[in-house]
Amino acid sequence: MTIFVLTGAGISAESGLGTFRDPGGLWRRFDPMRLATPEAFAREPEEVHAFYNLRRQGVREAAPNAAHAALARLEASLAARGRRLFLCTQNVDDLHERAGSRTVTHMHGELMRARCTACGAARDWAEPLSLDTACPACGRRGGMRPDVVWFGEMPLHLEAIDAALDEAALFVAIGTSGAVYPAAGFVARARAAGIPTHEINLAPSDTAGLFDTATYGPATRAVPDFVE
Ligand SMILES: CC(C)NC(=O)[C@H](Cc1c[nH]c2ccccc12)NC(=O)[C@H](CCCC/N=C(/NCCC(=O)O)S[C@H]1O[C@H](COP(=O)(O)OP(=O)(O)OC[C@H]2O[C@@H](n3cnc4c(N)ncnc43)[C@H](O)[C@@H]2O)[C@@H](O)[C@H]1O)NC(=O)OCc1ccccc1
Repeated sequence: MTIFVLTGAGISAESGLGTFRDPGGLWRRFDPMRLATPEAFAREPEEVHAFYNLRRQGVREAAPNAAHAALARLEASLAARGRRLFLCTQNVDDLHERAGSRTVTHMHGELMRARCTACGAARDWAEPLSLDTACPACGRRGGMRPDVVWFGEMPLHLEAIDAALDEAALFVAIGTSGAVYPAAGFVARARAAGIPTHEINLAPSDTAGLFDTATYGPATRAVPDFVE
């Protein structure tokens, strides 16, 4: 038996990492088409590096919160009973792992990793990136980019996500507005397969109407309550 949990920026909000679409959110202050697309990186690489270096610094200074910790506990308690938690996140931070989650599927990539656009090598990366950064694998400069999925790019691990959705006994979305696809389409897919769906969020999301049940409140309270 698998429980499928999808998380978004809302689960990391109380760790001090801003969300995207809330008042003061990242996409309210910065234009995603100028910073989070392959075209933007080709046009203004240093501007894109500055944006992601700032966010990488923010992630290093942040700490996991009670909602991340509760999901790590849920993973362990399900495993102890021969069951599985499939934790799929849209977040590029590493707070799930730092809270103790063993298996996290980052469908939009990871900010604490970098990839070379010349040779494709990808690795853990905590330092700032710039056009001068040389790829440790091929030595070429100027091709290193944050290992995240930009708008217009194919999300990661879609086959594993599809397979987990097929066998899920419950679908739970936590801290996501349901504004970005294909992630925003998962609840409709689960519903169509007759899988019970539950939303945990500060306020109803764009897809709230597709959930059977919901809990509204801050994740650090609502997620531990749900797990216990
Ligand atoms: C804007 C939107 C309309 N555009 C898209 O969806 C596009 C285009 C598109 C594709 N299909 C479509 C169909 C219809 C329309 C458009 C499309 N999608 C793509 O380009 C995707 C790639 C999208 C990925 C882009 N990269 C990100 N991030 C990484 C980089 C980076 O981080 O810089 S997206 C980024 O924004 C999204 C933000 O959403 P949320 O996480 O939900 O955050 P948000 O701020 O919106 O909401 C926060 C929520 O938390 C709540 N909250 C706040 N505080 C708390 C709190 N304390 N407690 C609890 N909840 C809280 C709030 O109430 C709120 O509801 C996340 O996915 C996040 O990863 N690629 C693709 O489609 O490839 C082809 C394809 C198609 C089909 C199948 C295969 C391939």
